[in-house]
Amino acid sequence: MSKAAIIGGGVIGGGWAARFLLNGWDVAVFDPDPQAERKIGEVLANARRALPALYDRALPPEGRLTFHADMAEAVAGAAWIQESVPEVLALKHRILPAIAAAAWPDAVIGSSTSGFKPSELNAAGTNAVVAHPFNPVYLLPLVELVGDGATCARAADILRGIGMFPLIVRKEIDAHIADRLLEAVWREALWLVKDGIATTEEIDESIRMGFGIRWAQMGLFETYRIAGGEAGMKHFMAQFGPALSWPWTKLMDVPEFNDELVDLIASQSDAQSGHRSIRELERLRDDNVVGMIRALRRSGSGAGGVLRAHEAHLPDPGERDGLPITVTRQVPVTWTDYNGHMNETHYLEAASLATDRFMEMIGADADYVASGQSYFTVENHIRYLDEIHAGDRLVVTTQVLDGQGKRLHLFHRLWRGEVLAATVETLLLHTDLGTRRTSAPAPAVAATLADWAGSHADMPAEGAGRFVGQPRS
Ligand SMILES: NC(=O)C1=CN([C@@H]2O[C@H](COP(=O)(O)OP(=O)(O)OC[C@H]3O[C@@H](n4cnc5c(N)ncnc54)[C@H](O)[C@@H]3O)[C@@H](O)[C@H]2O)C=CC1
Ligand SMILES: C[N+](C)(C)CC(=O)CC(=O)[O-]
Repeated sequence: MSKAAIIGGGVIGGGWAARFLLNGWDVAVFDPDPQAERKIGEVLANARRALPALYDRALPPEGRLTFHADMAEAVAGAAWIQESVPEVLALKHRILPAIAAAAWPDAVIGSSTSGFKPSELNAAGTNAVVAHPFNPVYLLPLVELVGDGATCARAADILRGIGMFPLIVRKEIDAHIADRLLEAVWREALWLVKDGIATTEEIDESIRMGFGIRWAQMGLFETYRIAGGEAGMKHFMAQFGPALSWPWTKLMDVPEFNDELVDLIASQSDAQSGHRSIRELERLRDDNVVGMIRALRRSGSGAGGVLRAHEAHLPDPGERDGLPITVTRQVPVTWTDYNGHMNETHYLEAASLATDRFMEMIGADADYVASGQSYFTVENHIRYLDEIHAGDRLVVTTQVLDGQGKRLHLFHRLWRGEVLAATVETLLLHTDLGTRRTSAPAPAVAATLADWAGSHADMPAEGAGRFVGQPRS
């Protein structure tokens, strides 16, 4: 079991703690704030609700969370130490040497700093790298890595292992890459409010109703390339290049950051969102982010591609009762309905995922489908035997009832712990995707399927073959 130490467990440290824990790492926290344990507990509760909902497979069992009054104790034996104390250089200069003194020689020491360069952070001779994440750290994959090349390469491997996207910044610069972009938008927005052009709410609408949606899937340059029409980027630049010297931005001018501006922004923000607690807003944000990243996984765009790559490396779930486990996943809140349990459609969704996995196991995988052959489902029979709730760890096993010729007859059992919560009996027929007619499977697929069918032949399948309305014995 790997161990991470989190030094400073506020908004960002709490998010890091959740990211590591939910990916199976033990996490030790040092934070002098007496409220730290409660605050991290609340962040963790939101993360437990959100992160597993991203995946179609279960994450590893959660690691162990401990709190320590002594920083050296928290750091001892950790492979990753993440400094997330407030953005005050003098404080980071005090903390980083103390971390280095207690750390394993091979440990990665990352700093969450939003803006300090490694040369500034390490002025006292430490060897931390910038590992700048984005809030919520447990959901957003980006981490900007800046600093020593070899350490950044090791750090990148670890970050990929916990489902993140390391972006190595070639050359250190204040505020790295993304915060420079965010700062530009933030400055412009402050001017617009201060000058009475727009309220905080109107600015948020201008982002979320338009370019905010675009940016999650293509970023700035690819989006503008398309905006150039068939002539692409050159045409876009020719058309909008002159605007760069028009008064379209006030970027280098900073509005005076006085009490009047702070009160103006804060009161508008209260009017806009003050009726909801921060934790409530976090949950709303998390549900939306999960939905958006899941939407991106189909094309593999942006964060959706990171999700797919991470999921492919999650440990194989093995078997149960001599049958292969074809799905393990935690039930997301979005699968539940007004009755407070998993809605009927998702029983079929789980079985459909199990069928897809079983097809891969017999060689009817993405390449096989791309070659023009597949299986089509022609019948499903679901028996709902028990309730399943949000957060339950669902395990699906798959038994082959018949695998001869064109037929693939499967019996999926949906387990909630030791309780059999449902069975889904599925009949599929092998199909030629060119003619859209049934056809014989390729010999290799037929042979693998025959092996599975043979090994399942003598196993009981209680409930298989039932029909709607049949009296229960
Ligand atoms: N809030 C944000 O949106 C982001 C912040 N960051 C960076 O993350 C770092 C932390 O920021 P936040 O989490 O927002 O701040 P925060 O104020 O929420 O949390 C800081 C935590 O550090 C603790 N702390 C203070 N002194 C300490 C010490 N001597 N030893 C251990 N813990 C100590 C505090 O008790 C607090 O819990 C900063 O460098 C910030 O620039 C990075 C990405 C986004
Ligand atoms: C405002 N901020 C500079 C602290 C923002 C970040 O560092 C990243 C983020 O999550 O927006």
